[in-house]
Amino acid sequence: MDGSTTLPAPPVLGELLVQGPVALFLDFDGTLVEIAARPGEIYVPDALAGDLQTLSSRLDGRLALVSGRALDDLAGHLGELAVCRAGSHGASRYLADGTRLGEEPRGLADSSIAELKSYAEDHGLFYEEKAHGGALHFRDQPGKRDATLAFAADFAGSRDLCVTSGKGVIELVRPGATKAAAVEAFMEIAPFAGATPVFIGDDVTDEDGFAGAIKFGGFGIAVGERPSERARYALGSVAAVHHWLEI
Ligand SMILES: O=P(O)(O)OC[C@H]1O[C@H](O[C@H]2O[C@H](CO)[C@@H](O)[C@H](O)[C@H]2O)[C@H](O)[C@@H](O)[C@@H]1O
Repeated sequence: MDGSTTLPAPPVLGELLVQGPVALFLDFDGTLVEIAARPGEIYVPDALAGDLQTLSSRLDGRLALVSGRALDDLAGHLGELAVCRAGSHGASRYLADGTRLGEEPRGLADSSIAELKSYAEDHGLFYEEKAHGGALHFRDQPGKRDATLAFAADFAGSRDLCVTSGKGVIELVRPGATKAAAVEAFMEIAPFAGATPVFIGDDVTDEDGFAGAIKFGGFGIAVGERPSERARYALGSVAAVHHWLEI
């Protein structure tokens, strides 16, 4: 496994665009905004939404946000952007004009939500309720990772759910909710089809996004210190991502 810190910096965006059309897939937390103690505590620069809108126009619409967050949560931070987007780890997808791309995944049963909330409460975790899953946050108690993972695996097994893990979080998601599937769905249609996909992300689930980009002839850019299995390039920080995106 390569450490992302040993990976080279990507060629500048302007140079890539001279070679041909590029499709950008951007993760949100840890890539466009810094990680915070709690999901609701992130700092979103005032200019970010407008900058993403402008970047999407520069790419003739070939920009998609691909986040683990639910899309309504993302909209709460960025407003209603007219850019392509996929939330809930890629499961819920929309085109820039608001048209849904594919089926909307099912939400969790009320009884499942109640059980997850109660587990979080009993174990001092923060529970993030999401439209199509649930997240058990242990950022302030890293020692609880393994027990939370074991609980989630057991919980998922009997409920048509899968488990993903990320920075300080274990999540329950619907089967097939991957960032690779989101990249694939966008790359099969205009204006993405035929462009070189570039996926930028910092976390474990972004490895799927990198795989999706590779499948369509593109590559991944890992952000931060986490060693990446699949990225071709790396950028050291959120600030470096903004600089690379020229926003
Ligand atoms: O795919 P992303 O857009 O990066 O979303 C991944 C998860 O991001 C959020 O959690 C992470 O960021 C929080 C705020 O910085 C941090 O407190 C938490 O520890 C991180 O795991 C979000 O809350 C999750 O729903 C996303 O799946």
